[in-house]
Amino acid sequence: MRLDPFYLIVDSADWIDRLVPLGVKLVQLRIKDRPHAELRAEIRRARATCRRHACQLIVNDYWQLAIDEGCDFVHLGQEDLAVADVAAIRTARLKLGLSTHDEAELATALAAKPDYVALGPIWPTILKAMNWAPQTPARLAAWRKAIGDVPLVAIGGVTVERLQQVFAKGADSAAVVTDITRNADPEARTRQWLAATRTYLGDEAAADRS
Ligand SMILES: Cc1ncc(COP(=O)(O)OP(=O)(O)O)c(N)n1
Ligand SMILES: Cc1ncsc1CCOP(=O)(O)O
Ligand SMILES: [Mg+2]
Repeated sequence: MRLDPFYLIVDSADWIDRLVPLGVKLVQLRIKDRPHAELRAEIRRARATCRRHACQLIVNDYWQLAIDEGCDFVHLGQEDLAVADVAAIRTARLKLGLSTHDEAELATALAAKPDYVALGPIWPTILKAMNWAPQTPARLAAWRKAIGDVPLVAIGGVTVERLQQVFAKGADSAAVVTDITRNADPEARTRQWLAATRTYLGDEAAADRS
């Protein structure tokens, strides 16, 4: 499986409605602390928009809702993974992306046969408090070597200006939140991301984006 090199992460279906039509092909819905019914409604709306625009939707944390709503991809952190029913996720044929921060977590993640592994934060992030020091781009190269051809996602502090560094170290996809959502013009910034990641697309994905 090949991941689009531009991996947008947002916290609402409104953001998805706003940015996915610009040409985004890989988006994560990452919502925290909302009632179950609202989460379901957000996931349902996000899924409908993503379907219309041939964009792959990844649901963060809420794997059961993702199954129930007919989504096809979930992202789990290590704490999420520890309490998730991975067999149920697989039986429902969902793909699975996993967070990693150190070698022990990487071993745990690889044992679950993920569809991608994420490493972060590569640089400091302002999105959330992290218990991990920045990994640095050099660590992506170590992950690349360790995981063979499992797709590798770089996350944390990634900006358009830093993209070259993550791809040069072997990342397949660069995940981003605040460089877009806290930009004064999120649509313009999204277009910059689309243009800057274009050179890292395979032929098939390039055709999908056009
Ligand atoms: C692509 C990607 N990588 C890492 C994370 C972080 O997941 P997690 O550690 O479970 O933390 P929360 O995002 O749930 O706060 C992610 N969401 N996406
Ligand atoms: C959720 C998450 N996990 C590791 S870093 C991070 C935040 C990424 O946000 P930003 O792209 O704004 O640094
Ligand atoms: Mg999580």
